[in-house]
Amino acid sequence: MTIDIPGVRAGRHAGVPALLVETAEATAAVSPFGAHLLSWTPRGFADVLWLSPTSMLPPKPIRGGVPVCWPYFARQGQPDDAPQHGIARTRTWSLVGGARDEAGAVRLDFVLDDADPDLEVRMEVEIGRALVQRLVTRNRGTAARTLTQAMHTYFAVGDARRVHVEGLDGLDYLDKFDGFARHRQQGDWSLREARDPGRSDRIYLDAPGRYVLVDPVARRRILLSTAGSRSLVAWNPGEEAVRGFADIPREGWLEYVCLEAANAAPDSVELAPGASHALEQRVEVAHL
Ligand SMILES: O=P(O)(O)OC[C@H]1O[C@@H](O)[C@H](O)[C@@H](O)[C@@H]1O
Repeated sequence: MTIDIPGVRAGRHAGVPALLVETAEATAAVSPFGAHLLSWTPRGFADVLWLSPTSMLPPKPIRGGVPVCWPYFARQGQPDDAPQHGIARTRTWSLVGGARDEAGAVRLDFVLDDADPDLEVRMEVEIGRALVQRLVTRNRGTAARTLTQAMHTYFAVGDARRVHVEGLDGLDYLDKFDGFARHRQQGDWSLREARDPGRSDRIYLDAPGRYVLVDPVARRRILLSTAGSRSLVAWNPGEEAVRGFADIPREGWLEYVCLEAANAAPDSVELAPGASHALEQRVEVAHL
């Protein structure tokens, strides 16, 4: 599709071919590779998304922004040699639609049509004062399918050690750093928690879909609302495990927190033939 939406042009962002979006309220960069949102910068704020300065480039997975994990999260239900987080993040999606609404927000629609003969997947991205992303999967086959997935958002923060996340208090979570043992969250999430401080790789269960990332250093509050999701992954590798990531600088873990709107662990989606499921996230930012 040729792009003919006011405020949208083809270019590059951090070396990655991308559609560069400019609206009255925000700028953004979205790459067809992975339908990957690389940057979203509402006016008056620094970029809400973190993108690693040492990220690999396509065809390798991009580190940062909003990778799309699909049609499974991690390697759930897959053989050990399956690509982590599925193939959607390393395929080039087709831009099939887009528009600018009356308020000036821009919407771009991408489809990945050839990833699975029975599943069609679509990513709708709306750029404006709020960021809205919708990942819609349709089962066009004749058998039921099970889906797990995530929007693996890397939120840029002033200092990961000093932020906290509201909305998780009292929830149970599976801790990957503890062999997926089940624990209960007490109070807000932070890297300062008494139980295993300094790192987090957790799947929160029966999550309510409304979270606030409070960042006293960047002096802003990020509001994340999700729909079609009952799991929230909170990931920051911390000082030690980050050394295992060639595409994250040693100090890079201080600069982001991943909060991932997910369907993972028991929260898998059963898609009957002909059925669709939408995983949605909405992000807003405010000054503290
Ligand atoms: O390195 P990847 O494949 O992008 O994954 C990054 C992280 O993604 C998170 O969602 C997982 O919970 C972590 O265990 C994982 O390390």
